Amino acid sequence: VHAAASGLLTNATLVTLDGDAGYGLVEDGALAWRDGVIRFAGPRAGLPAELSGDAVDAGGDCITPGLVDCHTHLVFAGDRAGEFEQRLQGAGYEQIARAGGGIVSTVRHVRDASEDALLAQSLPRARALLADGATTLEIKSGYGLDFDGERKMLRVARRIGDELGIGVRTTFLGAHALPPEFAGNADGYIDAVVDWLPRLHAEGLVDAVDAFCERIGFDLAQTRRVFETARALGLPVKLHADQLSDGQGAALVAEFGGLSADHVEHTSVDGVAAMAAAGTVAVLLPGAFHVLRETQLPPLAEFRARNVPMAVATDCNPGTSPLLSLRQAMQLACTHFRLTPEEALRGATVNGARALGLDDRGALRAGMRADFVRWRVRQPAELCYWLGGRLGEAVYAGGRRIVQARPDSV
Ligand SMILES: O=C(O)CC[C@@H]1NC(=O)NC1=O
Ligand SMILES: [Fe+3]
Repeated sequence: VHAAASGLLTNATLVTLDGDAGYGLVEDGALAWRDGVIRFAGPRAGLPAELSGDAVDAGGDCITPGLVDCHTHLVFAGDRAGEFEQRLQGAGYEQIARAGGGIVSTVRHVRDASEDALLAQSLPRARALLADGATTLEIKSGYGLDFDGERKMLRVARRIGDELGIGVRTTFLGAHALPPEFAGNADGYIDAVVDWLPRLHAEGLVDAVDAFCERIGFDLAQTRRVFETARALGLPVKLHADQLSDGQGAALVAEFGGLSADHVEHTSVDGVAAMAAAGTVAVLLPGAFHVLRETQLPPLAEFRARNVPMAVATDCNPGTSPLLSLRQAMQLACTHFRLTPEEALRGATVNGARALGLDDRGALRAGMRADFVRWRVRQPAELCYWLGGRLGEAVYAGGRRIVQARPDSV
C-alpha cells in the first residue's frame, strides 16, 4: 500500500460522473487530493496554485471514481464448482439440493471454518475485485445461519476492510436460507434471526439488513419481521427482491424506505412506482442472470421512466454468481440488460454508493473520498466493451495506491 494519501495527476481524461447524467468528461484534466480527500477535479488550467506541484502524468488515460460493489456474498468457504460441473452433466438443481448441495453445502463449509481460515479464503476474492477497480465493497453474511456463524462472517467482512485499506459495508443476511436444524420451521428460524440481530449490532458488526424474499426463501410476513427489528435498531434495509417471481418484495422494501431492491427481474410496475416514491435504488445483478441463464429482464424501461436509480453489482457468491470483477458485471449489464456504458458505469459508482447510503464517494468531485482508478483506456465505453483482461493501471482508495498493474506504474 503506497504511503502518501496526497497527490496530483495531470494529463488525464477525467470521467467524473459529476451531475445527474452523462460521463462528466474533462479532457486534459487534473486530479488533486490531500489526506485522502479530493481537493480538485477539473481542467488542468483551473488547478489552484496551492495544489500544483509534483504531478504524475496520466498520459491521457481515463480516471474514474473507484467502483462501488454494492452487493456481494464474497465471504464464504469452499466452492460449488463441482455442482457447476454436475449441472452441465445433466443434474438438476433439486437433485443437487437433495444430495446436500446448494447453499446448505456452503453453510457447512462456513460453519466448519475458523475465522482466520474464512478470512484467508475470502481475501483473494476481495483482492480480485480491487484489481479490477473496486474500492468499496458491500459484504453480506448469510452462510452461517446460526449466531456464531453469522458473527464470524461479519467479523471477517470487517477484517477485510482493515486488511485491504478499503471501505467495507456489512449487511446482515441471516434470513438467507433455512438451515437444516430449522427444516419446516421458517417462522421459528425468523424468531432466532430477530434475536441475533440486536446482539450483532451491539458488537458494531452490522451496517444494513437484507433478506431473501422469494418462494424458496422467506415470505413477506417473515421478511417484515426482520425489517421491523432493523428499523427498531435504526438500521437501513435492502432486499433480494422478485428475483425468480413477483413476490412484491420491491414494494415491501420501499414501504420501509429501504436503500435498495436487488435482482428485481420480476418486479411489477406498481413495485417500480413504490421504489420511485421511496427513493429506493434498483440493484441489477447480471452475473446471476447470466449464470442461471435467466430470460426475464428487469423492468428497465419503467426504472428509466420513473428515474429509479439503477446500480450494478457482482452478487459475488459461490452458487449463482461466482463473478470476481465489477467491471465484468458492467459488461454483462450492457450485453444482457441493454444498459448504455454510461448507465453501467454510473451504476457501479454513484448509484452503487447510493444503494449503500453513502454520499461521500462515487464521483470525482472536491470533497469526495480520494477513491479513483486509472484505466489503460482512451474512452470510458471501453470499460464495458472489453470482456476480461486487466484494464486497471492503478487503483487508489483514500488517496493511497492499493493496486498497481506494473511495478513502475503510478
Ligand atoms: O447459491 C448461493 O450460494 C446463493 C444464491 C443467491 N442468494 C440469493 O439470495 N439469491 C441468489 O442468487
Ligand atoms: Fe445476492
